Amino acid sequence: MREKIVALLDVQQSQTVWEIGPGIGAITSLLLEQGANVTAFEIDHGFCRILGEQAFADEPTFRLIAGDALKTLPAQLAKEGSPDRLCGNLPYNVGSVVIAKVLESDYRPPVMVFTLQKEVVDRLCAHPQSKDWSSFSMLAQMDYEVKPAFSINSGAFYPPPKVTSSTVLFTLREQSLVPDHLRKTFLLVIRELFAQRRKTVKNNLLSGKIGAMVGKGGVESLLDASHVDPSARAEALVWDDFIALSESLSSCQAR
Ligand SMILES: C[S@@+](CC[C@H](N)C(=O)[O-])C[C@H]1O[C@@H](n2cnc3c(N)ncnc32)[C@H](O)[C@@H]1O
Repeated sequence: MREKIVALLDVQQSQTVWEIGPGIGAITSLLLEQGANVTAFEIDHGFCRILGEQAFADEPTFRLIAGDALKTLPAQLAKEGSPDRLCGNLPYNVGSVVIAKVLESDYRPPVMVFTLQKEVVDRLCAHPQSKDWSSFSMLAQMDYEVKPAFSINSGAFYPPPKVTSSTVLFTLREQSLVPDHLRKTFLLVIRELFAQRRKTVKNNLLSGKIGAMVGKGGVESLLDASHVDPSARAEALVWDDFIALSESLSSCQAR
């Protein structure tokens, strides 16, 4: 399983690889063997001691950043920019939050590989108009091709988790699905439209920030200008609808 993860990362000599949650360094050592410059983000003091003082103490191409990756990773991105590769095998509650933080940042590692709860991978890879389609799927897919790579049964871990894990591959698109000037507005639009899945797009817009900004008449004009059915639910819309709404909102803000 770890060899497969490293193969997916397709690391070239001297590339920078940031690994979140290395544990005792099983994947780390494979990455170092490939000639990568590895930075490991680990929260657990015991693992940090093993990694820094024993396992890789004499490795000049290994660096440890101790602490919570939810804080240390964004700080490191801001300081050094994007690594060539990003990977992580994280507990499920942390994994999706870390991924969202990276996807919402200004930095885009060309290849990312994460091992997560299968349900989270299903949401990341979901197609428009499917039951798993959400703002998280759109956030992931706007800049990346996102593909499930393989499933891992719980016996591969000790202690075995109660859930099935799956590994997901992110490959940076040559061109984002969302034009740069619309990015911020688009993130707001997808968050608001999926805020409550059972609500119509109109009601989600009215009860969120956009409604507060433009009022009821403004929401109706936005939907009208974008040719989006006010009574539809977000899961029934396609990419172009979200882009059209973002365009309309952006031009309405510019006025
Ligand atoms: C499932 S283990 C994976 C270990 C190793 N990568 C492997 O494949 O065997 C998850 C690792 O993530 C670390 N971790 C959990 N939460 C973290 C966080 N917020 N920041 C950094 N590391 C974290 C844990 O300490 C642990 O080492």
